[in-house]
Amino acid sequence: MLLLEGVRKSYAQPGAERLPILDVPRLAVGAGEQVVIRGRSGCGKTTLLNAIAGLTTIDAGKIAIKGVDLTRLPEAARDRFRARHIGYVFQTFNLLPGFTALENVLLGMTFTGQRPDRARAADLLNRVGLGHRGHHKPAAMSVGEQQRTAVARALANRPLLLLADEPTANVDPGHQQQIIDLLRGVCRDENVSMLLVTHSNEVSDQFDRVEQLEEVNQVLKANV
Ligand SMILES: Nc1ncnc2c1ncn2[C@@H]1O[C@H](COP(=O)(O)OP(=O)(O)OP(=O)(O)O)[C@@H](O)[C@H]1O
Repeated sequence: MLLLEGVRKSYAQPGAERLPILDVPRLAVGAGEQVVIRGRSGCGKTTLLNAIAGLTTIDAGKIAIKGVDLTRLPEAARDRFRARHIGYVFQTFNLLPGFTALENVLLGMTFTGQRPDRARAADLLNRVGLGHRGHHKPAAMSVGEQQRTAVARALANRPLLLLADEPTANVDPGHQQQIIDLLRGVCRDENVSMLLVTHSNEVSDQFDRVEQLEEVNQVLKANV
């Protein structure tokens, strides 16, 4: 379903050589597979998710979803592909402050060019335990509630692939398991592949596979 080959990424540094951040010889994730990415702070986990989502360009390599190499798509086509097939739970949520929880979920649907499905949006908010909060704007929600809204938004379009960047980092322990259960349950029910970044051993233990991203000339070990 997802296949990365020979992916390299570096960042420009003022007055110095480019800083290499990613070197991923191969990473494959099957349909419906749930994989954790681990690694020390700053080793490039967010960069990896952003590269897969097409939010950041790579220096070399191939990133294919269902056989479509995203690195070869023009930007507009890549944006459309992302809107249609990739859900992303950002570390910082990225909810739109002027819109309610329900509207944030519905807005995610409009980017696909299809009619927003209010029933699905409401159902997802119910599933994240926010059925009663649909009409609240982010400023009137707790951090954990905002995170759960972001989870609902990421799943709204029935993506092929869900990327989740430390989705429980800002949530109290009681709600952490709820979010993981929700992500895993919906992904299992809808055969969505998931790539999740976490520092938690407890969370990692629940996943099909753990991939370790190494620091400094990082090499993501091929599937084990
Ligand atoms: N736009 C950028 N320009 C230059 N360097 C960047 C840029 N974005 C990230 N970096 C650097 O790339 C490295 C990897 O960052 P990234 O956010 O991917 O790490 P991470 O593994 O997700 O970290 P954390 O676990 O702390 O969230 C860091 O050293 C960071 O400073």
